[in-house]
Amino acid sequence: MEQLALFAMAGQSKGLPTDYLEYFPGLFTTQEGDYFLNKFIAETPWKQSVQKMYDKEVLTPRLTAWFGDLGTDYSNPGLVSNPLPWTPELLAIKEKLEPLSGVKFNSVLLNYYRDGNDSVAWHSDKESILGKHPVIASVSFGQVRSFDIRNKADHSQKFSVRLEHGSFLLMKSGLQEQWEHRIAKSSTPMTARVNLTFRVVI
Ligand SMILES: O=C(O)CCC(=O)C(=O)O
Ligand SMILES: [Fe+2]
Repeated sequence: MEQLALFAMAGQSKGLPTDYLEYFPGLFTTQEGDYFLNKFIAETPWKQSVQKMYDKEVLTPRLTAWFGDLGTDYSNPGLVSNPLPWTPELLAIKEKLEPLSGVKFNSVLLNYYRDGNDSVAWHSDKESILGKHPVIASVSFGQVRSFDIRNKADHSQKFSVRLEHGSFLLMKSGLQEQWEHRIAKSSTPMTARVNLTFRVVI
């Protein structure tokens, strides 16, 4: 965890509840980020899943893919099923994140936001298979998008972090209990973004 101090930046992370969330731009160089972005877009077996919205079934407004340790018990249907095996790129990123996160991850969810119409609605990642206080390490490549967080009990407590190309966002234990997050749709034109959230499935 100490290494995180090396990356500590003022700027937009000011005011963030850093007990819960820390932002580190430039964990990957622009060239590394370009390489990963293009590789993930081209070679990931993306799926668009269906989600329930009230009574209706709608297509999730982004593409997703799960990768992870094949030995893990992914018995919670609908959330994590049949993870794809780790690729060399995902393993390299995972190994870079683990010492910074203080956690060994066994799975990663990839999200592909094709343009400004793709999004993820307010939620917290609190599924039981993630344990009570999950640490989630998030890496972003491509289009800068705003990651909004708000306090569940008081929506006026709200922050936004611009997740830049090659950046790392550490969601610490406790965040998911008290805060929810989203990537809102954008009315200005946006290019592709791939986000990776490394998780521990228990
Ligand atoms: O795309 C992002 O930055 C966040 C994705 C997210 O919240 C999730 O997959 O649970
Ligand atoms: Fe999330």
